[in-house]
Amino acid sequence: MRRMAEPRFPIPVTLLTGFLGAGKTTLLNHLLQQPEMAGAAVLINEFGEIGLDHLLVESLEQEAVLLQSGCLCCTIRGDLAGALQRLAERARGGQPVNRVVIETTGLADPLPILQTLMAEPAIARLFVLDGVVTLVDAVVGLATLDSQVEARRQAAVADRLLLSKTDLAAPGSVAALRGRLRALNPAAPMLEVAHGRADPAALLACGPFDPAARGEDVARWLAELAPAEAHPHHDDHPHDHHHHDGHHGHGHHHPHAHDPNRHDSRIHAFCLTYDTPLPWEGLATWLEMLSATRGESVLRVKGILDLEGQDRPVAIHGVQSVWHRPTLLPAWPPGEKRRSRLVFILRDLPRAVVEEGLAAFVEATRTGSETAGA
Ligand SMILES: Nc1nc2c(ncn2[C@@H]2O[C@H](COP(=O)(O)OP(=O)(O)OP(=O)(O)O)[C@@H](O)[C@H]2O)c(=O)[nH]1
Repeated sequence: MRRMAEPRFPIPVTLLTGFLGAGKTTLLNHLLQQPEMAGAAVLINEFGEIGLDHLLVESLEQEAVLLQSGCLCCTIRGDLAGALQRLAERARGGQPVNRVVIETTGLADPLPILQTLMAEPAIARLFVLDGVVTLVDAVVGLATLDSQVEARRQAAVADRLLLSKTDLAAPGSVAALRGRLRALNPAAPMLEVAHGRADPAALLACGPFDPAARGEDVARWLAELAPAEAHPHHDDHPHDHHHHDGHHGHGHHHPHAHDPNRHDSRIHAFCLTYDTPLPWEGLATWLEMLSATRGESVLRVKGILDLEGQDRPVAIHGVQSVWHRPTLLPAWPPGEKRRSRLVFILRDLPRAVVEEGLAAFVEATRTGSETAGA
């Protein structure tokens, strides 16, 4: 009889972060195919009510666990602790859980997660933070670091800084981005990674996380999150944004009912679904127009599409003004209804503008549409 594997605690945890569309899922897909990642469990947190990443992550031995709570600043910590406890149970029951990878939403402030991992006694006994891996998009990363405090915090806490999409970026802009990242995080090694093809050896075992080595900012941010302490107001705190639903200056123990689809009140996420196949032409034309005219508002578009004349699902990715090449996925996931889903994360752009514009273009170009070309 085969003996059950002896669970080994603490289980190493890699925190994979980086702003919206930086390439986290792409990297994860590559890593999960490597032998070093055998027995890895994946926890995915997405912004907004409907996540697609768990469908986009391929080749998982075990199901990815989607943490549905949306806004990490508010509700994730309980969810994350619960999901980790269940993984520990799984390990005790004899299933291999050799490591955990947490993929955060691009809008996540990584600090509350680090705090949960390191400071909650029940979790810190069973898990050890193995490293923070932060992806930075070489095309839009510099602008994002300027405009989004979450992106700066993600870079500042990193043990490894990974530059994605250098194949698409102008060489001069990569040098400028490197300089900016170096100023935010003097210690972390910087690696260029094309299409997520990183060597696991360069990313794993880069802990234990030492806040002191991260410089003053990170140590202070963590101290601000410590339970039962007052949270001094600080200008560089993402949730002190004056548009955050009027809860100016709140810490992380806010009692308010929080709408997970709203981060600050200018950014919102929603998902459009279509049960009949969509015409590519109308959809693509309209999406391109949207980024051309409102690019600064389109933080992220992500879709799994059921297209007219196509048996397999098609994945599309828009990251700010950049559209990546659509990809054919191998098959519709078993148990998932065949239909199109498009997730939008927008700043200062109402849902109705997107929904109505899209409907008009889709209707006009649908196969058999009598109005097409009229
Ligand atoms: N050309 C190029 N495209 C890349 C590279 N890395 C990722 N991409 C593309 O960037 C798009 C977004 O990648 P994802 O892996 O979904 O990004 P993400 O960080 O998981 O996105 P969110 O979960 O929405 O934050 C996809 O179309 C990828 O194929 C790269 O190195 N080069």
